[in-house]
Amino acid sequence: MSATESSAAPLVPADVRELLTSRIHDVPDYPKPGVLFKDITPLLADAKAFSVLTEVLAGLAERRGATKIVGLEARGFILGAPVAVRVGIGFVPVRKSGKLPGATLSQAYDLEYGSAQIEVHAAGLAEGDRVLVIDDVLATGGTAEASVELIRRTGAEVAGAAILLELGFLAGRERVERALAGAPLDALVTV
Ligand SMILES: O=P(O)(O)OC[C@H]1O[C@H](OP(=O)(O)OP(=O)(O)O)[C@H](O)[C@@H]1O
Ligand SMILES: Nc1ncnc2[nH]cnc12
Repeated sequence: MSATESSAAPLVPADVRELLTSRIHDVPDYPKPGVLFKDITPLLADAKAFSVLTEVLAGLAERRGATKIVGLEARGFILGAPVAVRVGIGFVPVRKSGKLPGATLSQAYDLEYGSAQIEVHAAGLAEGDRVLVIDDVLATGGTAEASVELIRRTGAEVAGAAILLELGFLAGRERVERALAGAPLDALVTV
C-alpha cells in the first residue's frame, strides 16, 4: 500500500510525519535563484528523527520483500545505508558518473537544476534481487526514474521506491510511477 492511500494504520503516523516535516528546512534560492531547497541536515542531526525515519523505511523494505537497498547519491546513501543494516540486507550505491571502480551500467537524466549521469556496478545487482530504491527528495522525478531503469537493466526487480519528501508541485510522481510499472512509490512526507 502506498503512503498516499488511506488506511486504518497509516504508513507514517501523524506525529512522525510532523516530526520529520519539522526537521526539513526550507532554503530559498539554493543552489540557484528560484529553487526552494529542502535541507534534510537538521533531520539527520536529530537522533530521534533520524532513528524514526530509519525505522519507517526499514518497515517499508520488509513490507516490499526487498533483498537489496539501492541508495541514490548522495543523500540517498545517508538514508539507505542504515535501513539496509537494520533489515539485514545489502546496500548498493547508485553513483554519479566516474565514481565506481568496476564495470558499470550508466543512465543519463535531467535534474530540477541541471543534468547528470548515474551508474551502478554491473555486478552489484542481478536477477533474483528485489530492490527498494531510497532517496531523500522527489522533485522532477528524473533521478528516481533513471535509477529504476538502470536497476532493471542489471536484471534485478524493482520492488518499490521510498522517498522521504515529495515535492508535489513539481509533479515528478507520474514519471516515476510509469517507470515503476506497478511497483509502489511511497513518499513519507509530501509538500
Ligand atoms: O527528482 P529530481 O528532480 O531528479 O531530484 C531529486 C534528486 O536531486 C537531489 O540530488 P542531487 O542530484 O542534488 O544530489 P546530492 O544528493 O548529491 O545533493 C536529491 O537528493 C534527489 O536525488
Ligand atoms: N528543491 C530541492 N530540495 C532539495 N533537494 C532537491 N533535489 C532536487 N530538487 C531539490
